[in-house]
Amino acid sequence: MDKKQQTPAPGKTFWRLIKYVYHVSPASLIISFISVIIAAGSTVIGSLFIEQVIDRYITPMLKEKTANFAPLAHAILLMAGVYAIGLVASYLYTLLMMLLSQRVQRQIRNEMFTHMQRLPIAFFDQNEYGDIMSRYTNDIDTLMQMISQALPMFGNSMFTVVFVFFGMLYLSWQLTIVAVIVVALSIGIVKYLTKKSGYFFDLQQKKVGEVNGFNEEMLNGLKVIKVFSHEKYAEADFDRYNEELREASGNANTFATILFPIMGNVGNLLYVLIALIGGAAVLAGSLPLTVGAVASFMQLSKAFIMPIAQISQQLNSIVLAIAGAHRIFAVLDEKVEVDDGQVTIAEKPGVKNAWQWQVPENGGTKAVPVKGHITFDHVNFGYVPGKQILYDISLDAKPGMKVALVGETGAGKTTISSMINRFYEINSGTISYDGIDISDIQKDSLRQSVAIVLQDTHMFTGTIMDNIRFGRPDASDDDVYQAARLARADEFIHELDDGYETVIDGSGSDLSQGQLQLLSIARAMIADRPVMILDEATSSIDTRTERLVQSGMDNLLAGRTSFVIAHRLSTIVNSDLILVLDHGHIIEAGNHDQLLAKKGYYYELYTGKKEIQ
Ligand SMILES: Nc1ncnc2c1ncn2[C@@H]1O[C@H](COP(=O)(O)OP(=O)(O)OP(=O)(O)O)[C@@H](O)[C@H]1O
Repeated sequence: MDKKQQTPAPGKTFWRLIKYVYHVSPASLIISFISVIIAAGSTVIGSLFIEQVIDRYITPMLKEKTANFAPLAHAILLMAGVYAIGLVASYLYTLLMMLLSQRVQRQIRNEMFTHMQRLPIAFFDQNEYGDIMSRYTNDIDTLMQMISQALPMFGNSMFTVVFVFFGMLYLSWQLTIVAVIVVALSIGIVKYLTKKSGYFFDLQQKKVGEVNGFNEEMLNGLKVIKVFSHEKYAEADFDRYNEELREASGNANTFATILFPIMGNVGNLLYVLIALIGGAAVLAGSLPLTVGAVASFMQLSKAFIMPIAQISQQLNSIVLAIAGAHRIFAVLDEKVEVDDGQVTIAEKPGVKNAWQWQVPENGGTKAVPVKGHITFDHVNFGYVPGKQILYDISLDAKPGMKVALVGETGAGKTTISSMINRFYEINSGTISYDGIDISDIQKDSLRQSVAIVLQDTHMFTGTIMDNIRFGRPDASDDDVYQAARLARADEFIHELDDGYETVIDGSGSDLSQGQLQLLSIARAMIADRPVMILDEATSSIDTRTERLVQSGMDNLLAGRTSFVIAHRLSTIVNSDLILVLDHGHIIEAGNHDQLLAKKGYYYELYTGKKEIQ
């Protein structure tokens, strides 16, 4: 992600988040806000009532011989009513914010997922999988925790502190000064403890990441660990990470939990102090205070200290969540793939699987048949600025031609194939498809006209039938069987207990690498596109099966333009054009016989004088 985006502007991110939450449900946020104020207000009003109850009812009653309890009961009922309203308001905002946080969570997940699908492949080259995943999980979790808990608690504490302050001021400014001095002194303790716990909470997050990362790596590499008997070392390393995590969590929680008992005692101290000073003042008559006002003030002073501790603690969660929100917004702000192509692809009316380009012309569109003629004209490319990978590549793959790309590892074969469907944007030169510059073709349409079989045979959780049908969702069952037969996958599928209905998991771990390759060939076959790219499509298939697949593949490739990358030269000898690549340059081009006659690089490769590394 953009380096500039990594320095968060907390205030900006906070307001952006609030706006986001507001848009999800304005009513929930507004009602919660009002409820927070009512809940905070009821605490203060309830405490102030004590003054009334004592001074207006209890004290006069003590002086009367026959006491009438009715007005007192009425006042107490009123006080209970105020507290009850506060209780309902608390319940309301807690519930609303919890529900709101879940709706926000659903929306963010949806938006992130949809956005991620539209990001260019280059984004995934530059960002680690684990990092992207942690935005989906950890960051969304901290955000939800903030919306459902920290934010309403923070708001409630803030309003409580302000209301209590004015309540105290109303009762006695002199006692308010005493309370403020005690609070000012205790803020030092709060700051110290929250800083310490904040530091250790950050550390704890980091350590959780390390433990998870280590775990993931070890699980992925479990076989290698066993092969080299490295279990003991792995365990020792894991122990170390785990212990560091325990230590950080222990420290974070020690400082966090000690805060409340300390502040509780500061609250008690203030309570006693107010009782002493207030009581003495009433007795001496030195301050214009009543017994009721002192009692009320004592109650308020208790409600003054705790919110201050809470504010500083919730502030920690809010800061953490803002950092998370920033990382989430950074993904959402990533620019999606640029697609200003106007040319689209469509099936020829009434003819199945006959495709044509719809080229805009004079306000309407002109239909051009899709033939599969691909040309590269002086193409230069690098994945990152300053590091060129392809140099001045020119090629002409006429419709129906089989073009082979040969060269050492890292020569740029896959890179050339990734240019055809615009996984990346070239730096200069032109690539055209049926005479149309591919940058004028809508990406979706372009990709619909190119099928790729990669060495990475990723499957999705589902049945074998679904996975083959992935290539063309409207394919019939018979189309699937036909494609599987052509790809020679049919045989092994029948040997599985549930045949085509066998459920495979996303990692494809229940099938062999070769079987997965057969499935991915079947998936590409069913897609039935005019241009095919086969990138080491048969590298894990044994040579006998490969020969069988080859015959099916030749049927499939007949009449289509194909680009074949293969280390086994036997697969490509019958190509119409073989391009030999070296460090991003085409150094030889021709068919098998021409290249052999040349006695150059290809000749050396073929005769085994030189090996593809
Ligand atoms: N996503 C990427 N980001 C940056 N550099 C990359 C990326 N993919 C490949 N490269 C680099 O581009 C060069 C060409 O890689 P490419 O995968 O095209 O080679 P190849 O000829 O297909 O190799 P192989 O036979 O091993 O598949 C290599 O130096 C590689 O490190």
